[in-house]
Amino acid sequence: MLQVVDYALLKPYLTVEDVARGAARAEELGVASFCVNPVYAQYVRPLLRRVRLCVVVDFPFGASQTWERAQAVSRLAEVAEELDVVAPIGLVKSQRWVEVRRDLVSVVGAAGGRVVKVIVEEPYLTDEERYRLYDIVAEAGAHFIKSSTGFAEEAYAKQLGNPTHSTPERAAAIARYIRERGYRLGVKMAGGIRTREQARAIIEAIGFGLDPARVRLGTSTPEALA
Ligand SMILES: O=C[C@H](O)COP(=O)(O)O
Repeated sequence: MLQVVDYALLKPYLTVEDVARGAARAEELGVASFCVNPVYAQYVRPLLRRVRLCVVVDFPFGASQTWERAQAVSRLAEVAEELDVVAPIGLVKSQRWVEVRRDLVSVVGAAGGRVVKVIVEEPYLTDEERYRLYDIVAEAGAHFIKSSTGFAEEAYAKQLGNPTHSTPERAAAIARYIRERGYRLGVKMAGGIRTREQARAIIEAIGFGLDPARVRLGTSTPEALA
């Protein structure tokens, strides 16, 4: 299962040494990618051989302007194989769909063919918003829908009746939508994935097998899934 795991160390208080140790562990485990904040990219790059370097962009709020986001993606695409970019959540909540599309088209285009996973932040979305955003993610040419940053605020999510952790039900709903629309998108579930049983249930719910081009699980505790 580790071949579809993105090992994420994204807490803001981690030291360079903490993240470097994580990179070594990622190599030992043979995960799909090692996912870090941009500030660590230069330190981690030389430590990864078989594991892809994934860098998050405009994390965790998606609140920067499009030009900043596209510029960051363009620069980080020079060092990382994969980019996990937070959707412009505020524009999504404002229903400014033309601007959301313009943003994601610009961001995906700036990646120059690198793998782009768009973090839709499921805990903050209504059904109407999430399915509209999935369509835009597909139209923009991204490679994955990523469910969450793993840092969503519990109180707001609760108001919408959404969990902040990953569930097989949400995984199945995303995968079903992708199939129904015929989108060539992968599904990455992230946030609160802590046990092998939970991971297995999510992978089964997605139904794309163990193909790392179509399925990923983002977690800060990969050993628990080994
Ligand atoms: O993939 C990104 C998430 O931050 C995973 O974090 P978590 O496993 O600590 O919930």
